[in-house]
Amino acid sequence: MAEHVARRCCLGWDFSTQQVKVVAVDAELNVFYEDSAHFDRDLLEFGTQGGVHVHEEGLTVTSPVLMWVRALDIILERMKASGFDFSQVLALSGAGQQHGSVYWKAGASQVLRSLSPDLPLHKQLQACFSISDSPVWMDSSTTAQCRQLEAAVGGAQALSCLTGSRAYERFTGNQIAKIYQQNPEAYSHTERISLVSSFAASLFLGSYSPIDCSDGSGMNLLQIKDKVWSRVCLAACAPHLEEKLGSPVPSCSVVGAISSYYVQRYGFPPGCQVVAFTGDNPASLAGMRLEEGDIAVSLGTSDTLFLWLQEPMPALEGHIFCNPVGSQHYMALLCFKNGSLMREKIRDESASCSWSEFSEALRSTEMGNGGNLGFYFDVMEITPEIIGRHRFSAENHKVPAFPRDVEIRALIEGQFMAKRIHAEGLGYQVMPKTKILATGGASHNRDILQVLADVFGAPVYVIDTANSACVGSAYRAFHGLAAGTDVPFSEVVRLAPPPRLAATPTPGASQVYEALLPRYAKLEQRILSQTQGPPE
Ligand SMILES: O=C(CO)[C@@H](O)[C@H](O)CF
Repeated sequence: MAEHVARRCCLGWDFSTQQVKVVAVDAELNVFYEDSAHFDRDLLEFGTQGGVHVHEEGLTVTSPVLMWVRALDIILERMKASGFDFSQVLALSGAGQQHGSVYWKAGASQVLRSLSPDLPLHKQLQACFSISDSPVWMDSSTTAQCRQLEAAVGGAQALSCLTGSRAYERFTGNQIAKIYQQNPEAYSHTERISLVSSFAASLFLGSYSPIDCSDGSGMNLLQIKDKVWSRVCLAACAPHLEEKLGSPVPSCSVVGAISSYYVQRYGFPPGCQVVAFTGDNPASLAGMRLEEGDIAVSLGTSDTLFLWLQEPMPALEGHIFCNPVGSQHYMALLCFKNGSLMREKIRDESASCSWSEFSEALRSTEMGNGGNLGFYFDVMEITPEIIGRHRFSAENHKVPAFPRDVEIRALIEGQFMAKRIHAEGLGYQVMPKTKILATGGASHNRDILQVLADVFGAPVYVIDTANSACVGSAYRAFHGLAAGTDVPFSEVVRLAPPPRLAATPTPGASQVYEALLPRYAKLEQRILSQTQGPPE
């Protein structure tokens, strides 16, 4: 790393599943420093794989909380050894993997408040956690607790309307309920429960940081409209929970100044502000600088949609969170499991394993594919819960196969029509100013992006999101510095490098897909009704 010239900056942290990462961003929003501590590689003593421990029964998944603490020590020591000028840090914020939880033992707040600058954090916090292996988002061991919670509030849809999601095994309320039921002594010795994000903020604050509303929306506990804990949900999960969680705060809140521990040990300025940490996905939305009406499409192993919503319509699929940068708005996540692995399978079967042949097929077939529609789910799809391949002719007759080129277009048009239909089902609306931000492996294929632009009737931009959660956290730190001045987040980040335009809608695209989309939705419902029992 080149010699660092002192420059005023903000730090953005990401306590993710596999590593802790930091970026330093200067006032012109240039990233000039980054570092990371990779759990499997740099913290071998914890014996994780992919940053986690999958327990024997295959459902419980945890990460050692002291591994996260140790990773922070490593990065800060490396930054110090590299000559990083901490005195220039105006503010910091960060992100954490969503839904994970940390259980602070009674008395830990006193230890946090009186950290000795002569020792690393992990040597001082060893006895501060009542649960040493924190449940993380990959855990799926709380199905019983999910059913109990939904029953307590009047069903899955009622819980979704209240908290933004139906009950999900990884969501924190259900995890807390499991700990209370299976380890009541540890629960009773817990004075504070943090999310991974607010745990990380607490390390910098030297006191317990509040949970922000955006990451708090991933707990099945927060009333997303009123932005307060749901007493019914709290009571259904565990006793005395509100006092252990503290009150939620708006995501743009400055939660305090950095602990003197960092001033004395590393040279941070005493006035360095700590802005509430949030979840990795909300932080990524900030990093991608999503604005009202925009949609981010991450085309990876699974495809994930980030939506900006004004009037959410909570459903039994997807997740609606409080928006991290627009306090009166919302964001939504929709996950489609059959993403790039499905695209690669069809490429191998119908384009001789060649992406250029795959692209040629898209270029040589017309928008709308002659009315042929396809559904391709080789693994059980999440959105919606369908499995198998289902093809239909223009007359809505099931057909066993399509010609190669038609198959390829049917796959891509089908994947993107599903995204638009389910996004609109959550309340999303394509607006005249809508931008689609594409990222992930398939975003390098311009012909795939052309279909995306045509189906949504909106321009597609590509962005590099390698550090989006970290960079979004640094952007949010700058926004926190403007706290109380009502400067909008979009104004704070206007200097950031713009995304690159990759595709604009083909003339006539909206007529083609306005006609196809309702057909696709009806056929999807037909498949669902044929493959599921009668509705509940
Ligand atoms: O569970 C998820 C979102 O609901 C994941 O994206 C985690 O946030 C990954 F850390």
